[in-house]
Amino acid sequence: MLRMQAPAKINLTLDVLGRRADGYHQVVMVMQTVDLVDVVMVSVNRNHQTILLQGGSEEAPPDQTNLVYRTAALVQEQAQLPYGVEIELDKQIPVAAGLAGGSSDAAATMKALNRLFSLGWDDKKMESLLARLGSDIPFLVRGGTALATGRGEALHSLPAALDFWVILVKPPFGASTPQVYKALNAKSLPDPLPWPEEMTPEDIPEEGYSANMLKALRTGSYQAVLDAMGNDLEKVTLEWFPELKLLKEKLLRLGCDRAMMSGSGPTILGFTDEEAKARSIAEILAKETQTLNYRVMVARTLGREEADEWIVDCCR
Ligand SMILES: C[C@](O)(CO)[C@H](O)COP(=O)(O)OP(=O)(O)OC[C@H]1O[C@@H](n2ccc(N)nc2=O)[C@H](O)[C@@H]1O
Ligand SMILES: Nc1ncnc2c1ncn2[C@@H]1O[C@H](COP(=O)(O)OP(=O)(O)OP(=O)(O)O)[C@@H](O)[C@H]1O
Repeated sequence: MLRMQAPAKINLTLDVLGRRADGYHQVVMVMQTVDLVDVVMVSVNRNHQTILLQGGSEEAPPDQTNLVYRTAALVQEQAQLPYGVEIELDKQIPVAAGLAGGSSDAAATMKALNRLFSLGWDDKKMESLLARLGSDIPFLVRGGTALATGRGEALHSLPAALDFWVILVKPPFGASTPQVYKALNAKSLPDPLPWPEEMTPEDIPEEGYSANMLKALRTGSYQAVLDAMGNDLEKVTLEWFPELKLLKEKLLRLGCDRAMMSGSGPTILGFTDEEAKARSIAEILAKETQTLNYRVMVARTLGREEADEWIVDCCR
């Protein structure tokens, strides 16, 4: 049995360059894993070929639509496995929140099956298979800090971002990623695109949050990283849910150094470099918003090596 921790991601930046001929949006993002995790426990069943999934949650039920199930089916098919698998999913990351919880569960499931069946797939192979199931999933294979381009699936690892703390606030509603992208009304891009499929830091447009973030990361300054943060999708989701603007203001008033939405939202992030401060802000916010049903969580940024070592239990 393998017990994997599947970390959530946050977007330090998200630039939308335009809409592509295939309907996806060309993005440039700096992504970061944090230590808010789901747990995926995977074991082999040598008697049956079935996939048995248990756990999950009301919003991510343990059925054939679950990304964990779909990943296990993809591995079974690709590796032509004559065996079944049993998986238990413990969901802690809020669903449809802009934190890529489902994507991370999928990446953890493939990594576990790769080990349990000694498939010998390298990260690149797993990333390219997982890109079929979602644009955010390849990043979660390696985690840490990375530049993501294309529709989000083309990755370039970056040196670890600074160690800082994040207060994550998830209101009691979700945001639909396709609807948020659609509402942007982004300009159509030519086909073929004027950039390579997988952009390196040298290829990305000089304007935009991500270009500034790459420069900030090189300086190693926490303040420069905060100043470079930004998310093009905020203008849609914050317009739809004005309470998110108030939430950002509240986080800043309580002492966060910066506040921003993650992904397509609606989770709002508040940043600080002190753990005690993060915990006290979270406590005050939870009390002040008790009647609003917000979920308030605290997490720390998680580097790539740490993310890699997050197979916590291994037996049989
Ligand atoms: C908002 C982010 O989470 C930021 O990290 C991602 O861009 C979304 O990644 P994801 O949830 O893995 O998205 P997918 O499952 O691949 O796509 C869901 C839908 O979102 C829209 N979509 C997604 C990614 C992208 N670059 N352009 C898009 O237009 C498409 O309508 C797509 O059908
Ligand atoms: N294991 C899973 N965990 C969460 N959601 C899942 C899972 N499997 C399937 N889903 C479906 O995928 C959708 C998006 O899930 P997820 O929580 O990853 O979204 P998200 O946080 O908005 O991600 P992103 O940041 O990529 O937009 C949900 O609406 C849910 O129904």
